[in-house]
Amino acid sequence: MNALLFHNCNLRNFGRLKSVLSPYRTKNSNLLHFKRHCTNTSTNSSKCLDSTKGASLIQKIGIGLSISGGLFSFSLYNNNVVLCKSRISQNRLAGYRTMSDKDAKFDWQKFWSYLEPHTWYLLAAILGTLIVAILNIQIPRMMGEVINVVAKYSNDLAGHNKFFQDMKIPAFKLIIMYIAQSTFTFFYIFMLSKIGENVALKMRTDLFNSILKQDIAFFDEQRTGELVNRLTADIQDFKSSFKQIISGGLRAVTQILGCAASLIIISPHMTFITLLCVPSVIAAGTFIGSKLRNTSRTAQNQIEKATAIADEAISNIRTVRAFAMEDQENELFRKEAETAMVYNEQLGFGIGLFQAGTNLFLNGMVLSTLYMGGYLLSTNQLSAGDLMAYLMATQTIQRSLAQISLLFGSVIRGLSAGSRVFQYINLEPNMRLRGGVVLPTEEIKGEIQFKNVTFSYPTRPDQKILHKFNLMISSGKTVAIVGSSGNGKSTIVALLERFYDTDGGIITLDGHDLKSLDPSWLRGNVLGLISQEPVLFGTTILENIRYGKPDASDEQVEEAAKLANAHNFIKGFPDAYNTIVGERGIALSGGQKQRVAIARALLKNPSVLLLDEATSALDTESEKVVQTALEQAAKGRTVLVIAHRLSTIQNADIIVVLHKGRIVEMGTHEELKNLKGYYWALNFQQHEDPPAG
Ligand SMILES: Nc1ncnc2c1ncn2[C@@H]1O[C@H](COP(=O)(O)OP(=O)(O)OP(=O)(O)O)[C@@H](O)[C@H]1O
Repeated sequence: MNALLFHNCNLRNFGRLKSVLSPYRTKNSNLLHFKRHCTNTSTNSSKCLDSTKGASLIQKIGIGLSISGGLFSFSLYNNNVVLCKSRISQNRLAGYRTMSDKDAKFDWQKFWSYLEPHTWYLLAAILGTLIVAILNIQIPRMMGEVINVVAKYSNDLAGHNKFFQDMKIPAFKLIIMYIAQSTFTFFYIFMLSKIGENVALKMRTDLFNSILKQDIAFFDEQRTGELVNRLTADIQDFKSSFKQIISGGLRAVTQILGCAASLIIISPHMTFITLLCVPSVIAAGTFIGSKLRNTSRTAQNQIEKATAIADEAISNIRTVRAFAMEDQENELFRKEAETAMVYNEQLGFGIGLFQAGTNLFLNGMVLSTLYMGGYLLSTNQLSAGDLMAYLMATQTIQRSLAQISLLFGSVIRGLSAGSRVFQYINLEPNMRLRGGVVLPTEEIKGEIQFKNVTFSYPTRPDQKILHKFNLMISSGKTVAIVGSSGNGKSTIVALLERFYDTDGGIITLDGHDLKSLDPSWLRGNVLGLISQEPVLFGTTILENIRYGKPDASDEQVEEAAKLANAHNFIKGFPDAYNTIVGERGIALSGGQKQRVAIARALLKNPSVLLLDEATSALDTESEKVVQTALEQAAKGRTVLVIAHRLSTIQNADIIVVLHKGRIVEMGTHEELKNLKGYYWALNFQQHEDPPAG
């Protein structure tokens, strides 16, 4: 089971992997298993290339086209990189299953629903693009007319007075075309950007909304980085691909067709000769292009590897500093970055060679066109203007073909990015955020009952955490749950919060099945959760407390802070309630953070308070202050306390001792002490002294 979580890792990465995974509840037993498994498993990075075969094939055609066009601008496609997760992330974060790209399908219907409100803008953009393309086809011919006039007067010195007159019309037409071309270029780019930004905004907000409403089990499996990537890189990729396809694609195709027709009209002879060179160039270009793409992919993967190391070191800077690991991290990063540099140098060499070869070929082609054209010119089969128009049309076709080759990459990138985004947008959670019975607040007593509850985490269905668990927490009472690590204490809180649903049995609040109640109402109005690691947002203390009840007044916030024993220390800050707490509350001490979190939970005046090891991360001094705050907060509420330090729960009405998901002892502190069973043993472990009695 753990093997499933930690496949594809090797021992060398184990140390680092462990540190990455540590914030994600790596229990001791799992780590041991994990280590054993890592030792036996070799790294496998080649798999990730499979999914990109299709893309690669299409890209090859793309490169071929680019070369056939003769512009020879080599384009590196990173779509494989986008599709393929880096090896380092496979190794380090193999415990997180990403949704398979294979399952991701591009939802055309949904895409159209985003596009539909902008249909007029889209039509305008398409029209603008077509007009620009048609103008681009006309410009070489018009330029040819201008050249013809120039050629005519270059040999006729006597007639130079008529030059301006003859030049007037073609030059004027050309100016008009240039102005129109610029105007419509601005127009369609602006239109497309308007559509792109609007569609991207809608996709982004829908995606974020969908992610936020997913079951907690979903987050157990997904990597945060992966989700953030969907919101940023994928949407960005999709947006730019969309714009490129409409503008570049439409323009390029029209220009190729139009200019090809122009070429044939100007000189079928020369067109035929030009076409003869194309197949061999396509073959050579495809071959070199595919080699360069491979190097590019390897280099990109290597860069990702180096980035992952930097990312990890920077986000865990305190651990790095505490272990004085700066030099090692530096060295690790340098090694990976150096390897990336080597690949990039190889790539640079290849691109240089490719570019040099293409330039040579291009110039050769221009020269042979001039050679051939010159001959036709000398035999009066072609005018100077026609030759110029021919050259310009060839250039336009080359540029358009190069653009299309780039577009193949864009299409693949855009479709795969879009598919992934739609996959997440369309994902329906099992548990809805809203919907269900809402009880009148004044009638809530806060009586909780677990009846025959059985539960396994969705990610580990074979490991039963609770087996036919029964517990009654009467209204207004304080019940403490104790037991050694990994016995399922926090799971009980998670079930009450409905982060997960039970597999069997039911949990009730005042006799109502939790599953029948509106989950958001339950979490927002009935339950107040304070956990071991309070997470604050990087804003002011005021806003952090108000997170508990967004419509609370400043006075209510202060009231809650007073109840949480936080008011005095907050007032002691120069900016008082407007003090910025820093990222994740870094600028506050552990005890202060916890009291802000308590105030936040109390602001909603919950009937049931859930304290999941709320003081266990604190030193004795802070623990006392927070404990006092909690005791004060507990008055008049039903409280479920989970505690490691037994000294903090001695006054609880009932203490429940949990062992392997079952209740093994239950009673008051005195009763359990006298039993000399599990509770007594736990006490003994903590004090290394058997408790008196
Ligand atoms: N999100 C999760 N996905 C899968 N398994 C989990 C998850 N959270 C906890 N577990 C597993 O469930 C079991 C019970 O965990 P739980 O956190 O409830 O124990 P606990 O008694 O609160 O432990 P501790 O006192 O160390 O916090 C453990 O074996 C743990 O590894």
